Amino acid sequence: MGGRSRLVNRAILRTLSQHSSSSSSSPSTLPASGSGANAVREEVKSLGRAGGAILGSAVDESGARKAQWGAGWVFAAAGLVGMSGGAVGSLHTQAEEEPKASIVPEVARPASKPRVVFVLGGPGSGKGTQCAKIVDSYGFVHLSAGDLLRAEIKSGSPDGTMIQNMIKEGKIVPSSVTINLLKKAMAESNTDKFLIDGFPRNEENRADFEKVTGILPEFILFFDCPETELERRLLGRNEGRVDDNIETIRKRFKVFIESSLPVIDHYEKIGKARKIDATKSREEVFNAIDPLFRPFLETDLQRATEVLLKGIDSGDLSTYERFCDPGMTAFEPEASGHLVKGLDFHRFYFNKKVAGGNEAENFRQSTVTSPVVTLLDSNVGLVTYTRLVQDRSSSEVKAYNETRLWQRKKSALVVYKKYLLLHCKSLALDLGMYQSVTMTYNGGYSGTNDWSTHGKGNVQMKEEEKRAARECTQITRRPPKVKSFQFFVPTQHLMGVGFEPSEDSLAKPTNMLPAFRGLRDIQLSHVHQRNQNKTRFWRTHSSPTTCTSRHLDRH
Ligand SMILES: Nc1ncnc2c1ncn2[C@@H]1O[C@H](COP(=O)(O)OP(=O)(O)OP(=O)(O)O)[C@@H](O)[C@H]1O
Ligand SMILES: Nc1ccn([C@@H]2O[C@H](COP(=O)(O)O)[C@@H](O)[C@H]2O)c(=O)n1
Repeated sequence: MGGRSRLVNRAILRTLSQHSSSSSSSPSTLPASGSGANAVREEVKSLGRAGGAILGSAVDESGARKAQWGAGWVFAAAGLVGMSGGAVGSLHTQAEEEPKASIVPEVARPASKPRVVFVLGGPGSGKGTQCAKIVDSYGFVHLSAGDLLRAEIKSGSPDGTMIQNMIKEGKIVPSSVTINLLKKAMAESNTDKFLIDGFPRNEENRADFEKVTGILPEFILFFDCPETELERRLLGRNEGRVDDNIETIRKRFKVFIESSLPVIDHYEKIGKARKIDATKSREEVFNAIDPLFRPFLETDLQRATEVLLKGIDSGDLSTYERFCDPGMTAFEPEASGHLVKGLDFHRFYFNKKVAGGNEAENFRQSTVTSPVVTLLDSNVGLVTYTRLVQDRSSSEVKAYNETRLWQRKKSALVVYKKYLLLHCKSLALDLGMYQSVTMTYNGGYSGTNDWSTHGKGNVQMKEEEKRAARECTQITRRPPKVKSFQFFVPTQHLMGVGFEPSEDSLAKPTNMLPAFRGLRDIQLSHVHQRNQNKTRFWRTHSSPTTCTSRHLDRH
């Protein structure tokens, strides 16, 4: 890897380890009393310290928040601005360069084992180069075994001379030394997601690491590249490394073939090796790697949501404010379906404690079920789930379908939230997370062909409209002959972009799915939501900028 980015990584590591996380602001009181909120703060604290893979900040002992960036994911609220302006595209922007130091999320990892990806490949195959990109996009901490060894030499450690000689000879340093350095760096780091580059180099490295840490990698990346190309790259690297000379390079190749390839074979056998063609350009290589890392992000978003809900349940306003952008917009059932912007509306509930209530009376617990995370791009993700809320003050379990839209920014978390209040029993996200939507187009459509590709009957869809329709829908079932279009839209799309069939909501201006905007003349006429026993219908009139819905429960 380029020495400069390695230096940057080391600087980040140092920064991360310098700050211990603790949350300081006092909790507000809805619905739990202080102890619940304290529990959340403890959790957030431990997440910040031990994990917080997508944290962009930490808080020092005095409670002053310090921004850290470059090492991880941070999210920020985009609010409806991005939506209502018809510019969902604006959500798909690059993360901001500068963090707002005052708004920082504290996210989310349960006390679990670190998630590790080993990055292997011949010398010069581009491991370090790609690790830097993965760190940027997915918030991993990059630990290069070679860098740690070189730093150990510089530190004047008693092992320094031995390590120096081994590196000059292209030999592999005893595992105990390298593993100790890795363990220390991991312990000092403020994350739970590590890219370990150039390790394990041999069978001893592999077995000892497993024994000492108990960690198995999620998978290994193997950068496959012929020696001629490796040699060309190493000789052109120009970083002043003692081992970037033809003599040592050849020795390193030999060691790689004899000692490192068997390790890769081992992971291949257990289905953990992901082979990448490293001869391609830097960008092409990254494009091949990128999908492998998306699941980490999905897990992080889900965890972030769970921590946020815990904060809400325990009345921990400070956690809530850290996650939510001040300009966040939401459709709240309590607002009768009206759009609320900003945090004031939400803050009110944090201050609402059952009068004279004790801890039990103010206790509430949410359980996330059926979570689905959809990454719109590497900066924006939707988390859709049904939230079951238990409340000790009542025997009812309430169910809400919620969608939270998270945007990666260098400052804060949560963008935009809206949810559909269901009844006391969950209507669930039936049809495998799809809701059936019936559309009528200019008063009728009688064809049964795929409406998204053929304009039939009295419908002549423009190319733009067809494209938009294809993008936003996944037709899972051919509709019967109806004078309308019927198709299935992922629930999170409907809910995430402003279409809100809520029982008590009337005439709420919302924003249509971006793709719907192309369908200017279409009237959204029915939304069906079904579960095993019942079908609910909302009659809806909509235009690209307004949407009204009325509950027409035919059950
Ligand atoms: N896909 C690529 N195409 C061309 N050159 C590349 C590519 N990827 C990296 N390089 C260049 O090749 C050289 C070696 O890359 P890098 O340092 O990332 O490799 P490495 O696998 O980390 O090496 P080592 O194991 O020796 O630390 C660098 O000069 C880098 O800029
Ligand atoms: N697990 C390891 C990793 C590296 N080394 C030694 O460091 C040299 C440079 O490593 P890079 O990953 O930066 O190329 C390598 O040739 C080894 O001498 C090691 O011993 N064990």
